[in-house]
Amino acid sequence: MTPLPVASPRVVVRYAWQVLRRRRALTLGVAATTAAASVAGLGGPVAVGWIVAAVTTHAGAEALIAPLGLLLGCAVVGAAGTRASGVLLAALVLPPVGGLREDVIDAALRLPLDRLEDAGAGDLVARTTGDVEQVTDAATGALGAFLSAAVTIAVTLIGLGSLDWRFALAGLLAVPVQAWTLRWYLRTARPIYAAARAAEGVRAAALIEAFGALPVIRALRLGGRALGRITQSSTAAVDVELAATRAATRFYGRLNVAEFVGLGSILFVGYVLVRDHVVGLGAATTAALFFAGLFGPINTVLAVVDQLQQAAAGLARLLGVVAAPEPEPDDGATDEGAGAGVVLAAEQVSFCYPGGSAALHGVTVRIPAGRRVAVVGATGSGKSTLATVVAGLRAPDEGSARIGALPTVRLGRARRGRTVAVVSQEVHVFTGTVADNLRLADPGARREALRASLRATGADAWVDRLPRGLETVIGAGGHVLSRQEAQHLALARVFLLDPQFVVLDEATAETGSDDARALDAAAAAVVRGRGALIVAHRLDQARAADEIVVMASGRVVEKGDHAQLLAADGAYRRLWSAWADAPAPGKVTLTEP
Ligand SMILES: Nc1ncnc2c1ncn2[C@@H]1O[C@H](COP(=O)(O)OP(=O)(O)OP(=O)(O)O)[C@@H](O)[C@H]1O
Repeated sequence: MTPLPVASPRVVVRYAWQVLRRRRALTLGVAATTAAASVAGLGGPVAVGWIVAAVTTHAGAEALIAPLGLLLGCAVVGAAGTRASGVLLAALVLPPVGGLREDVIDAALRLPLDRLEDAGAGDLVARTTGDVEQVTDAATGALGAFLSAAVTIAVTLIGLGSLDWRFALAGLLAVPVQAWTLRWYLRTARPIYAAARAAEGVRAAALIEAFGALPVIRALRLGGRALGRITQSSTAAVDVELAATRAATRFYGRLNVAEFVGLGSILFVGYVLVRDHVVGLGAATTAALFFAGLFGPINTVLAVVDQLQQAAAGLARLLGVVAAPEPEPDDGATDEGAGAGVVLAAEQVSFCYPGGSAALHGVTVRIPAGRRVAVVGATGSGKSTLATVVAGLRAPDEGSARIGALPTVRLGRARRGRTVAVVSQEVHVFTGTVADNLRLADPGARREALRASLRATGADAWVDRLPRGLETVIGAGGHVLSRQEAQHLALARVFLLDPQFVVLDEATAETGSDDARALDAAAAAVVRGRGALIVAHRLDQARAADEIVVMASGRVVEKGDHAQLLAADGAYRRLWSAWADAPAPGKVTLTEP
């Protein structure tokens, strides 16, 4: 497994800077309101100092009016500032983070299939969920907390200095301990957090795989094995979490030492200054409260560094995906591959799945416009792999798959569908109406066009029987389509798309069944008038093709039409005999002859 790429720290900083710069007014608003709230927070110690001074000088009750007024004013400003900064911060940060998640998914959809398979779905899921959450949490929480704490620390140090410079100096004695603690923590925590995110990816992959293969796991009683893998990946993730918690606990423990050093020094300086009548008891009290009030902000700043570090790791992983896809050709700028006489071809294609399973060896197949080429072969001979390479969903390791001069893997998204459309075995029904599912091919298609594509492919026969026809909601939570109906709808969608070439790797219905007849008729309608590569899972699908390509163990072993190949008395004839002689031909699984 090769994880998806991770962006460099420079890219992360540049991205964050651009976000803040583009939304300058909001950034300034957040800074101003946070600063106001932080300064207001200092009112408390000052007021208490005044009260202590009033008590020690035996002043009258009227001496309490000023400190109480100060407390009230600071409370109002503090509350308003905190609220405003929270709202502004959310407005500043949430839209770009939401946009980033969309960009990541968009980029993932453009990644070649084998790149995604190699990384594993878990990696992508962990990035689009956990990492996005971490970046959002850090940006909304950590940024505000950091600003507020940083301003509070600066203002408090100025306040300490204005009481007496020796207070500020005493407070600064804590800094070396804090700096050392932070340095230790950053060094220790960085690899732990990277490992934690990676472990989460592995755990997500194990869960997704187990849920995806649930029917197989049940049928083969592989529950124990699947559970074992999940347990193993969970245990690894928990171990890393424990290591992170241990590091955090030691971090806060060491910070307590810094607090002791700083507060002890301030109390000692206060004692000396009061004894020598340099400052009053009120000022010494304010100084001690100022410093005690720094515990929270200092811890916050240090902890926020930790959170920002995690968010930066998450952001780097998100930006890594955004930057990963190969640049696509400008859809409008190239017309290579267009034109009537164009050929869709695989030339000397070899392809190996990640992990070393070689599926194609030097395969050459040419599909001129308007011709139907069928691929047949035993199960596992490489038919579906060839289909995905020809369609540009997988990049060949050697050789090329091209339409005209243009490699199909480089077809831009806007052109891909109308150039080489694919109907694969994994047909997905999207949640929405039947019309919505059809309009994925052509968002602006009018109702008549939808109906025409259903009629042409014969899918109107069952769509009209649905409770609300074209407007029936299907997919998750809606009307459940059978596998054949879903395939039928996919064929109608391709008909609406009207591509130059089609790659069909779909029919799984049994020969002779009504479903098979309906799907064959739909496929014939889709194929008519365009170039087609048809993966024939049943040999009767190949019979009418202009050319039949016979594959075995990832190689092309024969080519010709049905009559020629039967006459040649080779691999095709053996496959045909095995298939035709089977008591139920549609049910037979072709194996290597
Ligand atoms: N995603 C994958 N990862 C690793 N190996 C794969 C993958 N998909 C297919 N293979 C392997 O590649 C080889 C060719 O498989 P492919 O699915 O292309 O054959 P096929 O002729 O289409 O078979 P079928 O008729 O059963 O669909 C097989 O050995 C298969 O096990």
